[in-house]
Amino acid sequence: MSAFIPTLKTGRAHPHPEPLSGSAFSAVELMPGDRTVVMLDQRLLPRQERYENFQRPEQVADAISTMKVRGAPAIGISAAYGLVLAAVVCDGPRDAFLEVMATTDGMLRRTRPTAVNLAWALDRMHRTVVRIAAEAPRDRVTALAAEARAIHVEDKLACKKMGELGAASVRDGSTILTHCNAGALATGGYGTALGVIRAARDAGKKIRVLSAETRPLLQGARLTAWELHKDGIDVQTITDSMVGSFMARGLIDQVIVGADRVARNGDVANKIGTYGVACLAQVHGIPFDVAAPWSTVDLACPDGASIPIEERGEREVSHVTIGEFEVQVMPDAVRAHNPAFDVTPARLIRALYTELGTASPLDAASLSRLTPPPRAT
Ligand SMILES: CSC[C@H]1O[C@H](OP(=O)(O)O)[C@H](O)[C@@H]1O
Repeated sequence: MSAFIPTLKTGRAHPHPEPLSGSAFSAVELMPGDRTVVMLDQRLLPRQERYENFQRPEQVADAISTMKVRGAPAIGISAAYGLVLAAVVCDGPRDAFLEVMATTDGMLRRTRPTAVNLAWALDRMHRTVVRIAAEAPRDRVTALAAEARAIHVEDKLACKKMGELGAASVRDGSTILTHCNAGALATGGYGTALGVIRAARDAGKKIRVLSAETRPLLQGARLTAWELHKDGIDVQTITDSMVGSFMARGLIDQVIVGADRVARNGDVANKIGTYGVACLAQVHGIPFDVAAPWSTVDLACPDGASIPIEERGEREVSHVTIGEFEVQVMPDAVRAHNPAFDVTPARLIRALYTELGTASPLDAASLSRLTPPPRAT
């Protein structure tokens, strides 16, 4: 059976290198030959599963800005692949190469400000850029592709490790609420919050997931429900406004979410609405946990107030847009706000699951006890 599910509309299909199951699925790939990045356009899910092939870094930058690909680790991995594409078209000497890579780095770095994984991945790739700048063009591409793929594979392994750690906290028979999408679509594969859920299921625990729809872009309804349903995990979607009532009625046993940046004091930036869920969980005595790879921890950022919060366009709020389908839900004359993230203070978080271990309570001391991996390059 083809790994590619027919779409409602003919999209340029690229046979995905892995089966379309949620756990094995990844949202972005650098194809063999290092000249093509294949990306699933997540804006079209769940109605269309359409892949796009990119040969230029500008296309990758646009895909990150427009959220064809989204999720903190996934945009870091995509940016790393974008740098590889820049190297493919640059056959100049060392200085010209360094200039092209610096320009490309700046273009990719400006796409989205909140998820620290983007800057982390570009900083890591820059160390390879400097190391190989004087090598032959083909060798430069090979070295950068290897580094970018290492970032991708390491993230997927980190998701598996944090999934195992977090799964130990999941009680058999429980109902878990998650917000936005912190799954395979948001990472190198397997997912962070959804990695915990997958690992709990794989450990034989009977769980049900409630995915909060997550206005305005509906990552919870469109992406998390899609992923978990594909994996045969019991998932139902609720609106963001239902969370309090479900908690008050004892219908939620645990909350697990992803993160876009963890500050040194343990404050966490995540999709808008997360802070409200954490407050409600506190009121109702429900454990609120975060799963994120160490590449999301920013020890240079002292606290949540220092985390840049991305402001996106009003149209994402005033209209509901899925591919070519768009419906206006607000009067023309009324303005809309659209901060894409908010900050949950450390005091509302029970635990942070990372591939290096669990930080709890989530504070500077607990984070400092997790030993970061030796620098890769
Ligand atoms: C595994 S990180 C996922 C993280 O990123 C999402 O934001 P966006 O969809 O805007 O990229 C959301 O905050 C998720 O928790």
